[in-house]
Amino acid sequence: MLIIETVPMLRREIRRWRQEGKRIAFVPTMGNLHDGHMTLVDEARARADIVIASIFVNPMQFDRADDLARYPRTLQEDCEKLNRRGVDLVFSPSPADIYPHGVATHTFVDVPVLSELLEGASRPGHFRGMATVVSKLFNLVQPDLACFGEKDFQQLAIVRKMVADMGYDIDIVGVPTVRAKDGLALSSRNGYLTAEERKIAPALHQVMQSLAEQLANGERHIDEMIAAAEETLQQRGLRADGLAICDAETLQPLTVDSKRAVILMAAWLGSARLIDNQQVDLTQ
Ligand SMILES: Nc1ncnc2c1ncn2[C@@H]1O[C@H](COP(=O)(O)OP(=O)(O)OP(=O)(O)O)[C@@H](O)[C@H]1O
Ligand SMILES: CC(C)(CO)[C@@H](O)C(=O)[O-]
Ligand code: BAL
Repeated sequence: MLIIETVPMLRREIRRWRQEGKRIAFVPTMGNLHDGHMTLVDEARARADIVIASIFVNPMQFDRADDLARYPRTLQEDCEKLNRRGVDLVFSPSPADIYPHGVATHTFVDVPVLSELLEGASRPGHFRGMATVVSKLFNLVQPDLACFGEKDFQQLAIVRKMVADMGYDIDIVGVPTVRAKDGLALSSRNGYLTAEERKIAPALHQVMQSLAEQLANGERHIDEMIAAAEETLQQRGLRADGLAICDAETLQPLTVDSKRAVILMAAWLGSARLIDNQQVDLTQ
């Protein structure tokens, strides 16, 4: 497995593989890898000749300096895991490789409307930073396909829109959320939870499942459902920070024509902000 830090060396390898006619799959990450990331790698491995993963804690997508400063960086362990999983190349640039003149003056990619809603409202600038780095990584890696987790539902929707709008010839593969046995979605930020908080954390998934059951049973008093869910989370020790039930296609409020809903959950538990989501078929 090659570990490459600079753009010129990455380009050299990509050029060689493209000349050989290899099909390239790409898995972008911010590192501190867990089984969720490994599932993305397996999906990529199954669909291509060459698998490239990136590990880059992208400063442009962090709206809080403290969040960026403490984001876990575990490059060596991450590379060992990726090597065992059959990845061909890890690209782990420094911020100076990606933003040679700094973040503030760098050209950005902004997907309007979708980026401003929900998580975008809670984390100003987050999706612009995410779309910019994903766009740049797509240009550098030139993959045939790229894998993203459904855990970051709005991120996946924004990437799909960017690819469609900008004409990238890249298949975007969404991978279902990988969970711990108790239902908690795996996430690097789960590492911030104390042992006590970790026991409480599955409440997020339980409350989400209860909302999904209500929707499946035909309940449509969305505001009351959300208010009750926030209350339950509070009783269980979590502080809701953006619960929403919307149309899974548009991320706008449900209408009578909506075919699929998505329940989007975000809540603080101690110093960790946890997110999760679940889709519900409304046509049954
Ligand atoms: N539990 C999971 N199941 C499936 N995919 C996941 C899971 N967690 C993360 N991913 C996906 O892995 C990719 C890289 O995500 P990232 O490196 O930010 O990991 P993360 O664990 O989500 O970290 P964070 O705690 O910052 O949200 C993204 O496409 C993300 O959706
Ligand atoms: C897609 C991504 C790697 C871009 O920095 C990041 O947002 C993530 O890890 O989900
Ligand atoms: N997995 C989403 C990246 C972020 O929280 O910044």
